[in-house]
Amino acid sequence: MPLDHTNKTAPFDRGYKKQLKRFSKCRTKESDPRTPALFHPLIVSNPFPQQSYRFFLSRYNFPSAESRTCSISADKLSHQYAVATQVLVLFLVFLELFCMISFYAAENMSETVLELPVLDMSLPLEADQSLLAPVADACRKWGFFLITNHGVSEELYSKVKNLCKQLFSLPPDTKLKLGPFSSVKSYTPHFIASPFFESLRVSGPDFFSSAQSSADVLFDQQKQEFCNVLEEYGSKMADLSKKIVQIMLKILGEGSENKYYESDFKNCHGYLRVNNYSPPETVENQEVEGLGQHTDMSCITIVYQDEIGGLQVRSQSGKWFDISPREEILVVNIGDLLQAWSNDRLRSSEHRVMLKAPRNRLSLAFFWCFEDDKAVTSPDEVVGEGSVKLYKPFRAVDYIKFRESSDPGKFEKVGFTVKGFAGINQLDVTQ
Ligand SMILES: O=C(O)CCC(=O)C(=O)O
Ligand SMILES: [Fe+2]
Repeated sequence: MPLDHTNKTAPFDRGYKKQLKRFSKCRTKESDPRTPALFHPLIVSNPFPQQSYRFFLSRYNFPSAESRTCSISADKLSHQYAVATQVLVLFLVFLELFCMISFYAAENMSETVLELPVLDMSLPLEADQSLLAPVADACRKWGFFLITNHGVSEELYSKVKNLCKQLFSLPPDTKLKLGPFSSVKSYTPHFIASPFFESLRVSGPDFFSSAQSSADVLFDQQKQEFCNVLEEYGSKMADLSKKIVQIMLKILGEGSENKYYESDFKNCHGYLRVNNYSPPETVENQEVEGLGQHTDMSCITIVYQDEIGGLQVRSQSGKWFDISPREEILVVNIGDLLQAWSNDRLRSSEHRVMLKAPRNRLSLAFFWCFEDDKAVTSPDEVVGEGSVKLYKPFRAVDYIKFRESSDPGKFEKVGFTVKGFAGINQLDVTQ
C-alpha cells in the first residue's frame, strides 16, 4: 500500500533535495544516534512494512510530504528505501555470519595452545607485588605458570639428557633390576602408567646417594658422572622450589612468606622423576596418551620438557590446552598438597601428556612435597574471613598412601584426588 500522505503533483524543491542528501549521508555509524533505525528491531524483524518507512523517514527528519510540496513520488521513494534497507539488512546478516564463522574457527584453532605468564626468577623476592599479579591469576585459574632465569644452564640440561638417553636405551632386563619388584624400586617400567611411559626416580635430599643406588645397578662406567650431574640438578631444583613456595605464599597474602614458610614449609623435600616416552609408529595417524590425566601429589612441581612437546592442562570446563615447550623456560604447577593447604586458592589442575610425533620424548619432573608427618591444614588467615574450610586436616603421608593404594599407576582414576580424600562435603556441613 502506498503512503497515504503524498502530494504527487507538487514541484520539486531544492531544499528538499538537500534534505535527501543529508539523509543518505547519515546512516553509516552505529554510534550515530540516527543510525539505529537500521538496527531497530522493528525494521530487522519486519523490514519492509510501510509503517517502518514512515518511522524511518520521520526519524531522519525527512519532511512530511504533507507539509512539503514535491514532485517526487513517495511510493517510489519508499520503494527505493525498501530495496536499500533490504540490501543493507542482508549485508549485515552476512557480515554477522562471516564474523561468527571466523571467530569460531579462530577460537578452535588457537584454543589448544595456552599462553601462560612467565615469572623471572632472577628478581628478588621483595620485588613489587604487582609483578606477581599475572602469576597469581594463572595459579588460581590454571595452576600452571612458567619461569625463566631459573639458573639451570643449557650445558647442565644437555648432560642430564645425554645420561638419561643412555639409561633408557639399556636392555629392559637391566632396567627391571630397579623395577617395582626390586629392593630399590626407582624404575617404573612400561605398561604401569602407560604402555609408552617409563621413568627413573632420584630422591633428595641426598640426590647423589639416591642416584648412586640406581647407577650401581645400571652402569659399569659413567657412574660418577651420572651421580654428580643428578646431584647438581636435584639441588638446583630444591633451591628453586624453596623460592617458588615463598612466592606462592606471597600471592596468598603480603607477608605470608614470613609467617608460614618456617612453620609449614621448611621441612619440605623433593624428588626427581626422569620420564621417557616412546610412542608407537601409529602415532603419525593418531596421537596417543603418553601419560594419563592426573593431578600431582606435591606442593609444587617443576617440569622441563624437551622440544617434542605434548604436555597439556585441563581447563575448569574440561577442555585440553597445550603447554608448548619454550627454550630456557620451565613449567611450574601447583600440586594437591598446596591446593589443600591454600583452601583451593591455588589450583592443582589435571594434566596429561599426548604424543603426536614418532619421536622419543624426555621430561624431568621435580616434585616438592611436605614431609610425611606434616599435618596439612589451611591457616584461618589463608582461608580468609567469610570463607569456610574445604578440607579436614590430614597427614601428608596418608594422602600419598591413599593415592598409591589405587591400582598401580592409574593416575586417571576418578575420585583419587585430594578432594575425594579430605574434602569436606559442604552439603553435610550446612545441613
Ligand atoms: O612429562 C611431562 O611433561 C609431565 C610429566 C608429569 O606430569 C608427571 O610426571 O607428573
Ligand atoms: Fe604431573
